[in-house]
Amino acid sequence: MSPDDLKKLAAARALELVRPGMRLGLGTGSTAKHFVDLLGARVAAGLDVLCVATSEVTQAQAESLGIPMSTLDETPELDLTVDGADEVDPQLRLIKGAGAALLREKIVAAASKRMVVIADDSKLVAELGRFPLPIEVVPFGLEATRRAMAAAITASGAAGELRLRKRPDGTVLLTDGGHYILDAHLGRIANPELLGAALNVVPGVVEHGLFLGLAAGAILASGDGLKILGAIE
Ligand SMILES: O=C(CO)[C@H](O)[C@H](O)COP(=O)(O)O
Repeated sequence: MSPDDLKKLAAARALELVRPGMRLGLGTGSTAKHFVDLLGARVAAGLDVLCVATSEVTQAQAESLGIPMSTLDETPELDLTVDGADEVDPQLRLIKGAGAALLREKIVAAASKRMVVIADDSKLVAELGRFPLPIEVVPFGLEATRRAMAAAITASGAAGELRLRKRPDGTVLLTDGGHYILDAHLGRIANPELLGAALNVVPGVVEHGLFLGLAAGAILASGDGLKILGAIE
C-alpha cells in the first residue's frame, strides 16, 4: 500500500466516528484532505453535519464539495475534530504545522470535545523533535522575537536552529493569519511541556506546533492495518 493509501485508510476509519447532526472541525494537510473528500461524499448522500475549517485551503475544499460550513463565532463548540499530524508520540503529544495551519488547527482542536489524529504510522515517534517544530510569530520585531525564542528554547533544555519558512519561490511564507513561521530544528524535544510553556511567554510568538493534551486518540495506518492510540470513540 502506498503512503497515500494509508492516509486514506486512516481517514476512512475516522469517518466512521461521524454521526448525523455532529459539529465537526476539519483539519489541514494531505491526510485531512482525504477525510474531507470522504465526508463530502457522505454529505452528498444526505448526511447532516456542520463543519468549521482549520485553513482557507480546507474551507475551499469543503465548500467545493457542498459541505455545510460554519465559523467558531457561530458554532463555538464542536463535537469532533479530525486532523493530521507531523509527529505523534505514545502519549498523544503532537507536532503540527507543516501545512502552516497550526494556529487555526489548535484553536479548532481546543474548541472540540474530541480531537482525533489521522496519519500513516510513519508519524509515530518515540520522542518528538526530529520533525522541525513550527512556531508562528508576528512579522513585527522578527529578529528580537527570534533571539527571545532562542533563549527560551535553551532554557527549556533544547537546542537548534530557527529557520524562517519560505515558499518555493523564495518569498517569506505568510500564514492564513498573516504571520511568519520559524521552524525550530531541534532534533529531539526531551520535555515538550517545558518547551511549550517557555515559548508561550515570548512576546511575538503567536502559537507553536506542540499540541499537548489536545488529542484524545489517533488512528495510525500501516501495511498491517490500523493502530489505535488512546480513545477515538
Ligand atoms: O499540521 C498540519 C498542517 O498545518 C498537518 O495536519 C500536518 O502537517 C500533517 O499533514 P499531512 O497529512 O499532509 O502529512
